[in-house]
Amino acid sequence: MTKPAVTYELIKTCKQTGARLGIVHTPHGSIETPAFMPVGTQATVKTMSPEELKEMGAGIILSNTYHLWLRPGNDIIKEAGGLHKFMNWDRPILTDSGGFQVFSLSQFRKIEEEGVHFRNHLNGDKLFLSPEKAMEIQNDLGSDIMMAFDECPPFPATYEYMLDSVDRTTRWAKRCKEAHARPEDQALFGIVQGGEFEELRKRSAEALVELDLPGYAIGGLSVGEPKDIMNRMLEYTTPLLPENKPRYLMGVGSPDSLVDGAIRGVDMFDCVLPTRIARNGTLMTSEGRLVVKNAKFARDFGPLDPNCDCYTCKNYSRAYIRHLIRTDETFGIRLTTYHNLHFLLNLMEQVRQAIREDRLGDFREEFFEKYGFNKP
Ligand SMILES: CNc1nc2c(CCc3ccc(C(F)(F)F)cc3)c3[nH]c(N)nc(=O)c3cc2[nH]1
Ligand SMILES: [Zn+2]
Repeated sequence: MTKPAVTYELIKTCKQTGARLGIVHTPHGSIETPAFMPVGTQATVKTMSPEELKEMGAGIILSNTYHLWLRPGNDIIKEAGGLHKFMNWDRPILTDSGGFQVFSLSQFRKIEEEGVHFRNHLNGDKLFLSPEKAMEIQNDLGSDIMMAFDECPPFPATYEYMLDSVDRTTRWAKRCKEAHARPEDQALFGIVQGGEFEELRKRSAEALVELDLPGYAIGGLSVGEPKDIMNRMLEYTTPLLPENKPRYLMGVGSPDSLVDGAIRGVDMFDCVLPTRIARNGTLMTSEGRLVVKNAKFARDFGPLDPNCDCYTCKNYSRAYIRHLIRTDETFGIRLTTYHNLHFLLNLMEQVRQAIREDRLGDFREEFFEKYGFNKP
């Protein structure tokens, strides 16, 4: 049995909560967990350079099979020597399998046992994606962590629909494992589905754990379900996953959800939120959300966040950034993106420190109070 490309080292479990401190080792380096992973859909974390991402402490970034397959094409990226070389990022990369993007981007689609027929969201061409095709694309991209090709059903969905979908996602995961060309270089993570139904989450988790994959994601959440359903599914599902492997909660990144996910034993998070809201000038600050275009900041020459030591907060004022965002200056989006990513990466460092000190429960109270999240 060859050594898996990705391994998880459990450092300690927080005595106050179910949170765990760990390290995910990959062929392109190691990341401390719980970790937030910036999203770089089209082989770039929008407006950020690799040097700036390293400067702010980003250990691993995400990219996407579906988008890169369409543009520029996995063949071009393969010819460039893979995604790391193509985008000049020498740390770990995780790629999603395209399943979610097909369901969220393409209104027309037909799911069959073989795979999914749908239309190119850019030009309407007919396309087909299968477990084998998704693995071929991720193999060409050369990502350190590849996600299995799954179906992320909409919320809500009936029990019958979800049962049928879970079993197909399991069969697709088996086909991904069989199609996996270089398990010594790339890790294939399974994705647990099952919606809001405990017994289907159990059915999905047990079948995927059977495949003995190097890591597992909890999928099918953060798709519009109420927060208490997400937390209930997390509480039920994480204990079903192996303690010695990473757990990735897909699509979750609001600050409160990161903390609550870590408390429930999640190791890895992604979210487009920090970069997306940055583009319209919405900032995550230690005192809560701030919309910098607001007229009240026109003569505010203080930093976006007085408790932040990032490049943006050390060198530029709310008034200046407000001006750049209102005049649609690209530099403004770079400054707000830098701050939001730094805020979430810094939040995860505080979460890791709280786990080291066995006080993540206390940290949650303090943070929710300061940030203004309503009490549970
Ligand atoms: C927003 N909520 C959400 N996002 C979800 C995602 C996408 C995660 C993702 C990965 C990479 C990128 C990239 F931009 F970096 F490329 C962007 C987003 C899911 N992905 C899969 N495969 N199964 C799921 O069941 C699932 C559930 C998800 N809920
Ligand atoms: Zn800042």
